[in-house]
Amino acid sequence: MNIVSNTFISKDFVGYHDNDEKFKVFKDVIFGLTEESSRLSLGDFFPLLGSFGSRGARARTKDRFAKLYAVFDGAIEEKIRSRDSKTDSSDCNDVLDSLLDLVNEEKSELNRHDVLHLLIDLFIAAIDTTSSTLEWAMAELMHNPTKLHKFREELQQSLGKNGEVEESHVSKLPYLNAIVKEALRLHPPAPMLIPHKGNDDVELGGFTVPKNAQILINAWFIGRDPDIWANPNSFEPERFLDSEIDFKGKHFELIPFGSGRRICPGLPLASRSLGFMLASLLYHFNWKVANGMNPEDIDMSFSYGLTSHKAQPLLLVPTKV
Ligand code: HEM
Repeated sequence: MNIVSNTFISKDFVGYHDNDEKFKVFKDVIFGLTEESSRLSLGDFFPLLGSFGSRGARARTKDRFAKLYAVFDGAIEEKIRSRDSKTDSSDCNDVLDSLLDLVNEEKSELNRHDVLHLLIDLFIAAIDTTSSTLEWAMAELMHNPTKLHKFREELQQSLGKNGEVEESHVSKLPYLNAIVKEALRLHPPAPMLIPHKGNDDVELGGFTVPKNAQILINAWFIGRDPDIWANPNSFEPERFLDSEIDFKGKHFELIPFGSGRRICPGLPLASRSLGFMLASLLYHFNWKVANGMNPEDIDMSFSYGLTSHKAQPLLLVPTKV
């Protein structure tokens, strides 16, 4: 969460201690919204049923959004004051700075209210997806000790014993990149992408998709289609080592970020930060499954919904290497 909050507003949003009151509110809001959005709602898939959603869920979501608005509005206010007090603007270089630069342009069509909403949209789109993928990648590695061992070997060979993981290492670690792809193939956090609709009637594979029909693309199934993938349900990062297939929207067999004009704009940040976090977690720490559980007994079931998560959170205990 802090990687994203620092990219956007140069601030840590969460601390390492659960009892830190300032961070607790924020954590509760984000994880509450995540939990609510991951519940299956018929309205997400059948728009006509949209108004039958639970009133309790709507009230909780409204309350959480109000808290989120307050946090981000405060951050914008603080940023504007700090920019006003600076004569040199060269150290203003996060996403919020760029957005405020746009607001300040002559005849700008963007205002502070738009920036607030844009920041919140970006934040919600970024946090849940990235953290869920990281959790799945860690779960798959713990569940498959031979793959974990292979990854550790790659890290050791590339960084030595007393190194430090840096962002620039990520692109030079082929097995790590294969792990990220494999985690996203098996566990795309938005299994049906985001609902689309066409502007016109379209002929597709012998079917007519009528104008304005809601279109859901099952990226989850595409990633497990036995006609495309050998052993589709197994975690085998090796399948990507000698393969051109990437998730950048050109290979339709792997589209966890979507494709085309509405492809996820956070793809570069997500792929870099996932690689960096996984490498850091496994280079600097050894991990054990909590409560003395064996790695093979980790519950790998998932929740259904517009976004998908591990049904049971992954509980691991780190020790410093
Ligand atoms: C593992 C991480 C991520 C995954 C798997 C993911 C996946 C997706 C998917 C599937 C879509 C919809 C694409 C479509 O329906 O065609 C989407 C949209 C979007 N994502 Fe991501 N995302 C991730 C991380 C991020 C991050 C880090 C950010 C922000 C920095 C972000 C911002 C957005 C935004 C703003 C949209 C809406 C784009 C639009 O409507 O045109 N995402 N993402």
